Amino acid sequence: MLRSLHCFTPATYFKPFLPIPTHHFPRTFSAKPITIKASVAPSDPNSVSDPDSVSPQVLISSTNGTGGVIPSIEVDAVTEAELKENGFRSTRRTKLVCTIGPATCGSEQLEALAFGGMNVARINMCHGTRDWHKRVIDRVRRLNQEKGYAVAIMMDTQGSEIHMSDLAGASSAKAEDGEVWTFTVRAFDLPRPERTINVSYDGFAEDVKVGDELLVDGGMVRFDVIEKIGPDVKCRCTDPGLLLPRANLTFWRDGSLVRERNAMLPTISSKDWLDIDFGIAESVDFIAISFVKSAEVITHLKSYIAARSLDSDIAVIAKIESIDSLKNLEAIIQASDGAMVARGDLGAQIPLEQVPSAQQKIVQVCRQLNKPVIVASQLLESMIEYPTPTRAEVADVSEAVRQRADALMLSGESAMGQFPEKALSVLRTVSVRIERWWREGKRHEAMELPSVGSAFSDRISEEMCNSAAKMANNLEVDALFVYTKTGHMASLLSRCRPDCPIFAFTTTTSLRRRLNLQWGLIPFRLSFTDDMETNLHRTFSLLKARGMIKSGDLVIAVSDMLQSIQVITVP
Ligand SMILES: Nc1ncnc2c1ncn2[C@@H]1O[C@H](COP(=O)(O)OP(=O)(O)OP(=O)(O)O)[C@@H](O)[C@H]1O
Ligand SMILES: CC(=O)C(=O)O
Ligand SMILES: [K+]
Ligand SMILES: [Mg+2]
Repeated sequence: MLRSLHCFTPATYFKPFLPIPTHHFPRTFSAKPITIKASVAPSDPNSVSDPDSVSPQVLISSTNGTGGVIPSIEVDAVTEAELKENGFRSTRRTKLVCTIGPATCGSEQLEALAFGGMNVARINMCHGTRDWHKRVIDRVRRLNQEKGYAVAIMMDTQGSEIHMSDLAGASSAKAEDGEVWTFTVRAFDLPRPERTINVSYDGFAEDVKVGDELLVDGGMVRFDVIEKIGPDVKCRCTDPGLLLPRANLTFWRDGSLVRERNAMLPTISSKDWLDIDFGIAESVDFIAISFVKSAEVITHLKSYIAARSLDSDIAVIAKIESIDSLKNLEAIIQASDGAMVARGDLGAQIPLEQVPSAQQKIVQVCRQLNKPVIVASQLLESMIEYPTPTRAEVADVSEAVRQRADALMLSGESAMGQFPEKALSVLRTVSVRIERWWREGKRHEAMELPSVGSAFSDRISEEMCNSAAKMANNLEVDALFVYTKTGHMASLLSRCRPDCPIFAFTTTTSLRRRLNLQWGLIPFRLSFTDDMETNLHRTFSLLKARGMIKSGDLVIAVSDMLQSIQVITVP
């Protein structure tokens, strides 16, 4: 019934010269030739019988023959429901990140977001107390355990750029046109004196000059600096608006961002290090680093994390939101486990009209270097107050989906807006619609996907994934299956952005959560062996028992233990 093709890799000949990274390939590489197995449906008249392969019937009986002890498989509840309802093809590929804040920190609200498709919950260390963050993390964890979700947690550091204080508990302060406000590093007694704002950076008064323009949150409110008196800087409001707690401050001189001593501030402040320790202790899944300037800080943080958390499962996301991060883009992304296009602060550091091309560039570089990328900030800003987005916002979300970013992020919309679930549902429906439009139009862009690994065995994995994805598109298969212990093969498949969803089977719950940030991956936890036949039998029967696949579905399976590609009809 089955036909097997054995191709021996030339790597066998090169073996003595090859440094094989054992972390990717626990098995001796040369011992295993690449195997491409094609097994066709039982009814295919051209199929030939192969005693080495297992017929569909045997697949089922072998699993049934385990004495009824069927090993479990874990997948998140939303994906399972979506798959059962709509089948393989219509699952959402773009992942969704929600910033959690006062509007969404309750257990019920978190569950509503998880149910609505939140893949990652982000907590922003600029806001809220340690206790508050801990409670949110605990609630998300409980939700995962009790209700079968796999929501990952991302901790986002404050960074040491200049920002305002927390307004002594007020939720906002209104600055009117022409009013004179004082920005100061001087401590004052509560209540906050009228029209006075504390600034986080000690060198503020020295660095600014009379005549500078002061921008709050990248221009939501603007002031002109009119006078300096010791630590106090008097500013006249020229563009009125709401000052929000801990809003970012930048100052501009002659049309350019002023980068004096403030440019020397460390990327990771002492508060950030404490927050990072907290994140490590809580085993968060991602730490996003604000205002990254160079690759060194990422490398340093990664070794800090590795030294403190033995299984070191925390991925480091570089936030691209400064001029320096754009200058060192490739090196920063190469050093990181992913990146965020943090358009809020980025738009305060470069002219707004340059933000869209910067976004496109960052998304492209991430895809080439095989790192997940999140597009963030103001995607649905008007939905903080209104139940429907503007047409322009929908177009912006569509563009990010069309660029095939891994994930989209809600900020204020979910943290403190009035319609968090509605905003999430807009991201979801727009993503699914644009993805379908893309598939139906067969708009496979010919993006050059350069090799990312240096070892020959890594290059084999890449070629295999590129080929498997291409085969999946050409054969119009229903799903790609990938069995991966490190997640690397899963992300290589995701990078190809194939037409069908990618079922990623992995052995640990933490890796399953982390894969949840990557485009098109449906992560499952499953214990599996190096024997692909057994893995496939077991997976088919488990998934069939749960109604997630059915007989006749066509699947391509790849694995990073045994470098193989198999084409199989589900028995
Ligand atoms: N934990 C929180 N507690 C209170 N308000 C929050 C919290 N998280 C977010 N918010 C509110 O939601 C807004 C948007 O959230 P977001 O995380 O984008 O903050 P931000 O300060 O604008 O971004 P960033 O610091 O990452 O550049 C914040 O300005 C704040 O008003
Ligand atoms: C998300 C974020 O940090 C920004 O947009 O600035
Ligand atoms: K932040
Ligand atoms: Mg920012």
